[in-house]
Amino acid sequence: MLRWLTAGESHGSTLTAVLEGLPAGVRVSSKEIGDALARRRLGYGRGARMKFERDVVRFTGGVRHGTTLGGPIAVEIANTEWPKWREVMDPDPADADGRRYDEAGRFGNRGRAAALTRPRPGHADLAGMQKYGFDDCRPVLERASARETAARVAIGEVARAFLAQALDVELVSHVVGLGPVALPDGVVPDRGGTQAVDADPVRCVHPATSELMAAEIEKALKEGDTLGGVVEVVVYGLPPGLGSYVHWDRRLDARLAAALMGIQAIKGVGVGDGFVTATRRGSAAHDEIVGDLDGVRRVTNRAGGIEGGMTTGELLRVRAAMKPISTVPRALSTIDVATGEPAKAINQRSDVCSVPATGVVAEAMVSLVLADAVLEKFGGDSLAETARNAAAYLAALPVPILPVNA
Ligand SMILES: Cc1cc2nc3c(=O)[nH]c(=O)nc-3n(C[C@H](O)[C@H](O)[C@H](O)COP(=O)(O)O)c2cc1C
Ligand SMILES: C=C(O[C@@H]1CC(C(=O)O)=C[C@@H](OP(=O)(O)O)[C@H]1O)C(=O)O
Repeated sequence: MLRWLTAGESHGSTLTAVLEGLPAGVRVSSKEIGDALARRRLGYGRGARMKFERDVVRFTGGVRHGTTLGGPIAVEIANTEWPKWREVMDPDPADADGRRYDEAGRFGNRGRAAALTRPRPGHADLAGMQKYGFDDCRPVLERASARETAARVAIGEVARAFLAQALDVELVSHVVGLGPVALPDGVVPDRGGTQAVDADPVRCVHPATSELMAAEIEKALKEGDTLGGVVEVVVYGLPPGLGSYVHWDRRLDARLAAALMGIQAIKGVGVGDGFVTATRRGSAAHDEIVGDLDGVRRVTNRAGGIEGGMTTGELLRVRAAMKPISTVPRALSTIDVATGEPAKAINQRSDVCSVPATGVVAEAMVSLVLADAVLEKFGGDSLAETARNAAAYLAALPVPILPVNA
């Protein structure tokens, strides 16, 4: 079983991620993780912070000379903005200056950093203050912020390396919807298509649609507004039989949906043709099987590579729908919890649209779920053992699969 955790605040010193359960022998490097983090920062519509902050990556456990050891893998990502935020976020009340509580017995920094008392609609602010008993949004937003997704991308990259090295599996994400603009049906990036997707400013593989998407972002920016959209992750090279139909929490579609819904601002997940499937008749909704005992394939892939909670061996396709960025420059109404008076939400800086970046985060979440499902099916304490077990399983399949998109 693969387990993972992240820790750290948006403006804290460091994000930390721990990934436990990965076999020994997976080749990883902080350079590859740095490259993945750089991809997450890109995309048309990202805000000012993405331009000046850098992600500084360091393995602090589980890796030796570029290879995993089989123990927990720990990665840290330093926030280069930390020196500017230290006054606001310092976790330690006793430092070199001695203890720094104010007269009311509160940590001195709390006195210096003005409380944020105007909870922003669409953020965790208000419910978080109510739940944890804060009179300040700061302690809520620091952890609710999507800065944390950098930590997920870091360990997701390790999981992706495992999938590639054990099974030659490859993930590509792309933007299929941005505000009202949608990618035409059936357009999917090729295996090896990540570079081409990343070269596009909105990470869309269809140039004409990409232009419309970029124009939509431009328009929202001018009008002081924000946008959401839909990303798709496609996965090449998966064997049939990952996940299971035998119990709800072993269904791979359920596990993928939970992982994608766990990304900040994701409000819906679709597998394959997703919600569109519900509008079709059965005769036009499923994937007919052809072939013989030497090999079978499905004529279409409307199911997106999952039937009965298991991979079918076809191209996996999962989508995640992101709500528009909550910090709307044309500030939304709220109240000031210090006075009870109507107010406008705090709005200092923000992304206008983070859909392209969210594709990279979605790749990470899908990588982690798939790596877990691969280990559940094939086990292995070393990469070689997992690869051997997978190859033996594929060689012994009663009816070989000839995937549409190998
Ligand atoms: C990659 C990424 C970047 C984001 N950037 C911002 C941002 O700059 N400003 C903002 O208001 N929300 C941003 N969000 C969304 C908020 O984190 C999210 O709306 C908030 O946590 C509440 O969403 P929830 O209701 O799903 O938790 C971003 C989300 C992601 C995935
Ligand atoms: C820092 C990142 O994203 C942040 C996510 C975010 C939010 O509310 O989720 C708000 C913004 O941060 P700030 O309020 O400091 O400008 C984004 O920049 C990042 O992705 O690395």
